[in-house]
Amino acid sequence: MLKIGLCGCNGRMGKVITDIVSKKENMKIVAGFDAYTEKLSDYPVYADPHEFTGACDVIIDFSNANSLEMLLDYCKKTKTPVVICTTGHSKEQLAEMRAASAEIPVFRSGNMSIGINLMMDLLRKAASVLGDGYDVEITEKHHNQKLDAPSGTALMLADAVNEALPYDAEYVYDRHERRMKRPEHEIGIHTVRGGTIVGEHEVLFAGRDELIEIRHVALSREVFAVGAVDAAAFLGAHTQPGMYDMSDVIAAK
Ligand SMILES: NC(=O)C1=CN([C@@H]2O[C@H](COP(=O)(O)OP(=O)(O)OC[C@H]3O[C@@H](n4cnc5c(N)ncnc54)[C@H](OP(=O)(O)O)[C@@H]3O)[C@@H](O)[C@H]2O)C=CC1
Ligand SMILES: O=C(O)C1=N[C@H](C(=O)O)C[C@H](O)C1
Repeated sequence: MLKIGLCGCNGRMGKVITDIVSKKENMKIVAGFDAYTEKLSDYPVYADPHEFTGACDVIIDFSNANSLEMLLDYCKKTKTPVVICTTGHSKEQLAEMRAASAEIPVFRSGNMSIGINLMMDLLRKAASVLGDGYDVEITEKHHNQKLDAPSGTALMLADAVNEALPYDAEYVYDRHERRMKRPEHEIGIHTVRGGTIVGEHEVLFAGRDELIEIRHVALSREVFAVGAVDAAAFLGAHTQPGMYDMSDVIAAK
């Protein structure tokens, strides 16, 4: 039985994870951690994981970037592997994750869906074939409650394109103050927020007289939750310290 701790348990994603895990026989949520500590499910909820005196095999985190330090401190002290799905971390926080991965398994992905992870492969292929001469513009759309912009996924997609380009692109997030033609070797990243959009990402390669668009639309939060639960099961079986991502889970299937 995989014992899961769930950080951000009372949030939108926390509720979907709780629902999916409740239907599984081989895993169980033993504790929740959330800024809002009301007990909404059958497990106890703590503001700080250090208050939890039991043990979990893995923690899934869908909370807020502010929770990272507390979470990593607890995971390092208790040698608990962690699946970080939260987005909006600073460069310093990303470095803290890498440092922690010398001691514990740290899984991180800005998007847990299989579709986005396949899209990253397609983008690497497109960028390596198209190379120079095609302008790359990424547009992401999310619900009006989302705190961070651009989305973690948009940054992941930009990195996938950038890795395969023959040059190191500059990421440009906003053009409204610019009064110049579009320079080469940029990746434009654009954010839309509205209503209840679950998550849409589109990458445009715009060349001379030719457009290639690769688009992913999440129609429900389940696509992320299923991936996160798969990642938790993967870390339950891979206890070696290190950084992991969805490509490891897909390769192990
Ligand atoms: N990687 C992926 O595939 C996906 C990632 N995400 C990311 O997951 C995160 C959560 O998304 P979502 O569920 O929609 O957001 P919500 O705001 O609905 O949920 C976040 C929960 O975390 C709680 N929280 C806030 N601060 C802390 C803290 N310091 N410690 C513990 N809990 C805390 C919030 O409490 P309160 O409301 O009281 O502040 C809230 O209950 C976001 O960063 C989002 O971008 C979302 C979907 C998919
Ligand atoms: O906040 C969300 O909702 C989502 N966040 C992730 C991101 O920042 O990319 C993933 C998904 O698109 C939903």
